[in-house]
Amino acid sequence: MESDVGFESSVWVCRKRYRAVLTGWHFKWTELDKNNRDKKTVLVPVSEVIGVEQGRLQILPRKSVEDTEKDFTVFYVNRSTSGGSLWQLGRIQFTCLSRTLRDQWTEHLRTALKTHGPLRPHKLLVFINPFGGKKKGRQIYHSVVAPVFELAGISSHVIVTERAHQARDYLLKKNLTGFDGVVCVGGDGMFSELLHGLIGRTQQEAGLCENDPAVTLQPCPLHIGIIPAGSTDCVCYATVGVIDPLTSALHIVIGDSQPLDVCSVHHASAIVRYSVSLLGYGFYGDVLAESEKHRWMGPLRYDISGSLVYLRNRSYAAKVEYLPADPLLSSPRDKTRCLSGCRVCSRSTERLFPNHSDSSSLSSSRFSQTSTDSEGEWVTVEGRFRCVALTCMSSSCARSPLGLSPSAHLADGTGDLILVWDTHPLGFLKFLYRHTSTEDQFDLPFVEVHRVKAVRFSLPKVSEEQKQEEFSELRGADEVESGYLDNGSQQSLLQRDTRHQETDEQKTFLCGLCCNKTAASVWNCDGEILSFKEILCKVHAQLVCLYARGIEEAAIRNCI
Ligand SMILES: Nc1ncnc2c1ncn2[C@@H]1O[C@H](COP(=O)(O)OP(=O)(O)OP(=O)(O)O)[C@@H](O)[C@H]1O
Repeated sequence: MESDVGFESSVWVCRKRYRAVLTGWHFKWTELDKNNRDKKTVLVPVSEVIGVEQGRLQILPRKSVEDTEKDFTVFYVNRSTSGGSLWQLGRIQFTCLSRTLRDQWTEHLRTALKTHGPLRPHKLLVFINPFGGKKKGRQIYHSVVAPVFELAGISSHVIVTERAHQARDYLLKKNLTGFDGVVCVGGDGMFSELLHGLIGRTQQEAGLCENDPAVTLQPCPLHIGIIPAGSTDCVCYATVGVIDPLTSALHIVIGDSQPLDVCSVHHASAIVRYSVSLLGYGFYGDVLAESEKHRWMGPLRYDISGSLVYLRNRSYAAKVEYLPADPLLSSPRDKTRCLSGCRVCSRSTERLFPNHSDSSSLSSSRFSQTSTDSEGEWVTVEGRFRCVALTCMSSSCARSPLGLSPSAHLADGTGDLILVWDTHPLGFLKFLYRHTSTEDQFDLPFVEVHRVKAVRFSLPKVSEEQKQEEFSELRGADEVESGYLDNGSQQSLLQRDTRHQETDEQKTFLCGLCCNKTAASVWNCDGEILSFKEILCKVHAQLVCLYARGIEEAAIRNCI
């Protein structure tokens, strides 16, 4: 509701007379003609004003300051005229009749910013991966992001990483008091480090065991911001709608908040990883495994590997069990899209966190709501699959604007399970191709999609004879460590699993391109290969919050 209390006066912009008006929620300025009639109005929500400074100021591409008496400069979110989700830094310089009036304007605007931006961060912890993507993380941060943070009065503690997992370890161990959020400048790998660090830290502090899939995890109190500077920036694309460092920085500054479901992946009663975008077995795992061999090719490696893996024409035997979500709430084929202010996600928030204003009761209310055992029956399917995928979001990207599952939701506490049964190569090509167009990839007889809360994946039982054969192959290998066959520790599980992968590769080499009966694939978990094949996945509703607002509607019209 618009408040009547506000501030209003004549101001001048480039010698033209304007009327500037600040009401409760909006700041607007209207150009007046010679007869004092309105010509053109610009209206900006106060929540999208980035900063107000006295004098004439410019910060991008370079900083310049002119300390004049009667001027003030307002910076705000300016949406790209071509539509889409691209945001620019709008800037306007006003001249007042007196210095007193100028001071009043800056004071009123700054007060309004405080009132209408309760989630705006004051202090941020920033991790820059200097080697991500095109190795421009540092430059992007210092030339684009830091000036915007400074303008908005945000103080940042910046760490340029020197090794992989440094950001995750820092979040797990160091003092995070005083920080409102954590920002990564990098790609999906860096985001994943922040995700693991923050979730781990939050559960440690809450005394919760991450290994037990039945436990309802505690949502992370710190927000995550992503400044895209990687070679894959899928999470940024799916939550902001565009890969642009300035747009992401502006979302952070205004304290946008987008909750995100997270899938925990378990093996043998231990947590293995967390995933937000793609957890894929079969084709998706094979492409990642193949692309790792060709890292030197850069992003091109994914196209080359995709073609090679497609030509291998493989399918894999598997048993998939899933716990369906309530079909009355939403469906992966209901043709809705999860856009900014999504109703399905909002209804889920009310359903999942009925007492969300009372933080002490948050975890207990979530536990009863999301407890998988009390809701529904597990469904089992078994057979040969081209691929099995679970995604907690649409996983849209520049290549596939509607994504793996176009109607998936960011924050409804569910994931979409996609099962692609074994089929002829042209059928599978059609399925893959449809990801790049607007045609429905689920409208094929060999494809199923289910909205789920949990998934269990196992390999079919092998006969004693097959086991013996595999055992001999493994024993015959040259470098078997003495503890390798011991059961128990994660380390021995990891070693054993790696050995299995090697055996599979040897078999593939012998069979050549024509063979499609390789024993097992690998899991691609948000771009990382998992060490285990038999896994249990559980979707945790809104476990983390991003400085984002989801894809705005205009952007989606542009890409359809
Ligand atoms: N200083 C560092 N040296 C080496 N590796 C690092 C460093 N900092 C972060 N990393 C690791 O680099 C990986 C990739 O980083 P990031 O996601 O930022 O870039 P990317 O180019 O998108 O990655 P990818 O190579 O997966 O496409 C991350 O998983 C992270 O753990």
